[in-house]
Amino acid sequence: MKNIFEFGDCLGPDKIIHIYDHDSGLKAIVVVDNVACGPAMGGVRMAPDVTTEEVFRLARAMTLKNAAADLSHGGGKAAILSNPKVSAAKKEILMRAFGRAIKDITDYIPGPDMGTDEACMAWVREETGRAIGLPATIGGIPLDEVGATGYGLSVVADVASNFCHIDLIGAKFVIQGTGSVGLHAAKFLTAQGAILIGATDSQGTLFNSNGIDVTQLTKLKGKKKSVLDYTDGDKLSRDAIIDIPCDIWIPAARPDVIRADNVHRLKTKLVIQGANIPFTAKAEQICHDRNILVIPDFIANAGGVICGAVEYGGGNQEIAFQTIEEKIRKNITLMLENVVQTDKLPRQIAIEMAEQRIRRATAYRSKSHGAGLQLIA
Ligand SMILES: NC(=O)c1ccc[n+]([C@@H]2O[C@H](COP(=O)([O-])OP(=O)(O)OC[C@H]3O[C@@H](n4cnc5c(N)ncnc54)[C@H](O)[C@@H]3O)[C@@H](O)[C@H]2O)c1
Repeated sequence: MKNIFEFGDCLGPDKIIHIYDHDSGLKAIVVVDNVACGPAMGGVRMAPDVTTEEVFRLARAMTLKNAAADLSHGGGKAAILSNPKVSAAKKEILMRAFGRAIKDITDYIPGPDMGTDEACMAWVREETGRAIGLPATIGGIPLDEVGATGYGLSVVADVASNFCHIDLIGAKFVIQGTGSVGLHAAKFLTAQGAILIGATDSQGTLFNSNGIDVTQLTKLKGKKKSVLDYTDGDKLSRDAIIDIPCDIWIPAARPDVIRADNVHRLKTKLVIQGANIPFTAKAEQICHDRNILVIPDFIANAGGVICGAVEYGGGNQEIAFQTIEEKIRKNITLMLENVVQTDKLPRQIAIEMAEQRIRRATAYRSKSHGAGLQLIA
C-alpha cells in the first residue's frame, strides 16, 4: 500500500481515517481534505473496492469544487467498503455504524454518492446530527429529483454559448448518459430552445437530427427502458455519440470517455462536463488547441453540491435554484473572461480561482491548523 503521507501537499489532506467495527462489519475510509473555507462537504460512496487513494482524489475534487463555487465548505469524501446491493436492513446497520463512528469528526458533513441515497443520509443524520441530501419530509431537497446538477449545466450553456457564438435557440446538443444529470440537463436546455439530437445509455445511442422529445425519453427511462426503445430515430452503437456533429456535447456518464485516441472524432463547439473527469488531461488540451471550449467538471457540475449547501443552511428548493444560477453564472463568466485574456486552459484557470479562494480563507486560520498560507502562497 502507498504510504498515505505521500498524498500530502500544501492543500491537505487534513485527516485520513480508517474505520473498522467488528459488530456491524463496517469498514470505511474518511478523508477530510481541506477545511480552510469551512467544514468539509462530500458524499459517502458505497462500493467494495474503493481505495484510500481514490477517496483522497475524490475529496480533493470536492475541495476545488466547493471553493470554486464560493461555498463556506471545504472538501471531503468517504467510502464504505461494501457491496451497495446489500439488503436494506444490512445497509441501515452499516450506515448507522458509520454515523456513530464519524459523530465526532465534526468537520465532515456527509452526503449521498454512488451506492447511498437519501434514506442512508436520514440514518446517518440521526446518529450524527448532520448530513445533506435528506428526504424532503425531514427538510431535505432531493437534488436528483429536482435536477440541481442538470439545471447548473443549463446555466453554463447559457453563459458559455455567448463565448463560442452559439445561439441557444435552435442549438443542437447531445447527451452521453441519460440518468439524473443528463435528462435534467436536456429538460432545462430544451426549455431554453435548444434541440436534443442524440442520447446514449449503457445500451447504445439514439440519433434523430430533427429532435428527440425529452419528456417522452424521460418517461421511457423512468420505466427502466433503454434509449434504443424510443421509436423515432436511428439506433447506433454506444460510442457513436462521439461522432454526432452538434453545437454542444454533454458527457454525463463515466470517467475518461474522451481520450487522446478518440478526441479527434468530436465535431462540436462546446463541451459541458456533467460527469466527473469525463476527459483525460490530454484530450482537454487537444480540444483547446482545436478551439473547442471545454467547461471543466468541477465548475460545470457544481449544482448538486450548491443545492446541498443551501439545504444544510436551512434553505428551500427555490433558494437552491437561485443560488445555483447566481454562483455558476458568476463563476463561468469570470473563468471565461480569464481564458480569453490568457489563452490558458479553462481547467487551469478554474483551479487557480479555487486555490485563490482557499488561500484567502487560509489567511484567517491559525498557523496551528495545518495547511498554512505560507505553503501555498
Ligand atoms: N447526480 C448528481 O447530482 C451529480 C453531481 C455531480 C457529478 N455527477 C456525475 O455525473 C455523472 C452521471 O451521474 P448521474 O447521477 O446522472 O448517474 P446515473 O446513474 O443516474 O446515470 C448514468 C447514465 O449513464 C449511462 N451510462 C453508463 N455507462 C455508460 C457508458 N459507458 N456510455 C454511455 N452511457 C453510459 C447509464 O445508462 C445512465 O443513463 C457521474 O459521473 C456522476 O459522478 C453527478
